[in-house]
Amino acid sequence: MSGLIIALVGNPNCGKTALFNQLTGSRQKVANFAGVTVERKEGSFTAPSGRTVQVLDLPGTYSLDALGPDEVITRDVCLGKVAGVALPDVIVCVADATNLRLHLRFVLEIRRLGRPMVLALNMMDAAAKRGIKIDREALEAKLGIPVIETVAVMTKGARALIEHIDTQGVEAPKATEEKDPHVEVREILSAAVVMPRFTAKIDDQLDGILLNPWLGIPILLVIMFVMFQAVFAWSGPLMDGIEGVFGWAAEAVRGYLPEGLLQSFIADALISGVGSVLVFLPQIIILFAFILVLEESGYLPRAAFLLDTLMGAAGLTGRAFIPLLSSFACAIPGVMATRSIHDIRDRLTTIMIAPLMTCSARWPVYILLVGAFVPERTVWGFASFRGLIMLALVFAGIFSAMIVSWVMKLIRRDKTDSVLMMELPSYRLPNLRNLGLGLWERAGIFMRRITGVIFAANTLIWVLATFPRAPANATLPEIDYSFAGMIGHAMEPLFRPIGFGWEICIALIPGMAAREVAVSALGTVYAIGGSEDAVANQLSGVIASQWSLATALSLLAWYVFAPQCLSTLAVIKRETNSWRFVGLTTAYLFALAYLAAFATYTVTKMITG
Ligand SMILES: Nc1nc2c(ncn2[C@@H]2O[C@H](COP(=O)(O)OP(=O)(O)OP(=O)(O)O)[C@@H](O)[C@H]2O)c(=O)[nH]1
Ligand SMILES: [Mg+2]
Repeated sequence: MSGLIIALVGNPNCGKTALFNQLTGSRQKVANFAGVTVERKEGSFTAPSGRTVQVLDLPGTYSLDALGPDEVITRDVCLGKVAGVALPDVIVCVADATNLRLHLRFVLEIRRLGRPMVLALNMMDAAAKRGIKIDREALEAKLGIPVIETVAVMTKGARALIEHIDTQGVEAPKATEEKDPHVEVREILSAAVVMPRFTAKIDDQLDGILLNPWLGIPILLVIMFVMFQAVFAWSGPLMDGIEGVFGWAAEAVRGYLPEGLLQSFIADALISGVGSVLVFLPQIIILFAFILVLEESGYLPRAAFLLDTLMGAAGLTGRAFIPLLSSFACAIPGVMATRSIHDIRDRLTTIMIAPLMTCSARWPVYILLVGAFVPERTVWGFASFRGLIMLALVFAGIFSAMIVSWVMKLIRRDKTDSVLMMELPSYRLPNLRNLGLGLWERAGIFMRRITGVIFAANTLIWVLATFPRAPANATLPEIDYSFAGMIGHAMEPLFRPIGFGWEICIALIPGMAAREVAVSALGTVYAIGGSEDAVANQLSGVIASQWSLATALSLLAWYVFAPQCLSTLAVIKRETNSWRFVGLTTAYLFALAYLAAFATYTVTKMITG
């Protein structure tokens, strides 16, 4: 039996990716705001009849008429006009049952393509909860295409959808007379849908509070505040536990293995290096849990709405918000999401500032330094001082991004103002299963980085820091004779003015590959350097006793700006297709990093003496 190809299309945020995940068993990212999927994704599975079904998940579009790249791609994929993508046998148009007035327009556009299609009436759970009644058969009759109800975040409906396509086959809809889409949508709604009297009452009430001009921003600040407080307040015992296990393991290795290279490799590179990053897992998970809840509940686009005035003042288009928001997880999807910005100059500005958003690779570094240097104090009777500093670091990134884009706007002499046109999704209680999966997923990514890039970088650092070995009559610590020592000492003059010693210089090199590697590299360098505490995995203890406050703050300032992530630079190259632009972005970010670190170092030195 031959295979089957189906394509998922629909407006943004209707649940295409959730359905794709149900069908194919994969775990692509879903979130409650528009524009999450920016690249088409393919997957496949075996239908009950034994035939292989290939599924294509496409970025959401509001219409096929517009000329944006996503709209063109969607239409061309549906018509089999994209090189390398076969003509889909069936188009599955996904629609949000709670918002049919909007989504049916798109269904009609797809129907006009004249290809075999099915309507997946998604979010039926939410529709039922709001008292929206949909007569499926009437809808089917009116549209002339099969309609199947689904709840893509649970398993409901996905199987029925497949069974229908698999066993009954799908035919192209019959051509109908051309009607004004507004009129046609109204006719269909009146024939098949009964709306409750007060549909979005809860949404309106919540928006009345959360988007209130006086309350909105304070509530946003409180949410952010609680988030960072929680990171420090709830993670203590777990972190102590992990630290204890690694400290014990390092001791055990030292006890069992004879002194020598093997012992040093296992204890210094593996245990101390990896352990120094792994201790942050509890904090990372707490942070991700907050972010996921904010994503799922539909609050995030509201935050965009609140910050729109600020963004407008900085000369940014409202469309920049989603890319910048994604950059808080990682700048890579963020840079890719700028595809939704049509004005090329707006797009380049957004790409330039995306790396300034606090991505998740920065968290371990911030948490380590803040934990080591900022005293655990309670301010105003209830707030953790450390949490406040973290909040300040995040805002330092945001505000510098605003300043950079404001300067760009001055340079461009651009006087246009853009308005944020955004559809606010309905509020939704986060689904526990989804949350769990999301957390599992992100913790998995963090762990894979530890076992992959961090492990590799640590091995490299260990080799560099161990060879060549110190001469027999050595007077200095061993590491001073090694390659790492030489490189570090060579770099030191350049970084002396901003307070970085040679150990930090060494850690900055592998830190170019990925930011958090610098933490584990410091762990290894200090462990080999023979610091007692680092051996017991208390890297924070070592740096607290060896660095000055000025150095620590300077490194924090450096990390707010420095473009230490090769993958981000690579994706900027891919998206802009210009090495010059990559060079410009890298140069300006390093320059900012150096300046900020220099200013921080000098001022702190002056104050602390
Ligand atoms: N309650 C409920 N929520 C759903 C359902 N389907 C999807 N969602 C949620 O709706 C949001 C959007 O889902 P996605 O799958 O990301 O939507 P998408 O169509 O891929 O969106 P884009 O990629 O932005 O075009 C997510 O928060 C999902 O968890 C459903 O049937 N019921
Ligand atoms: Mg999607």
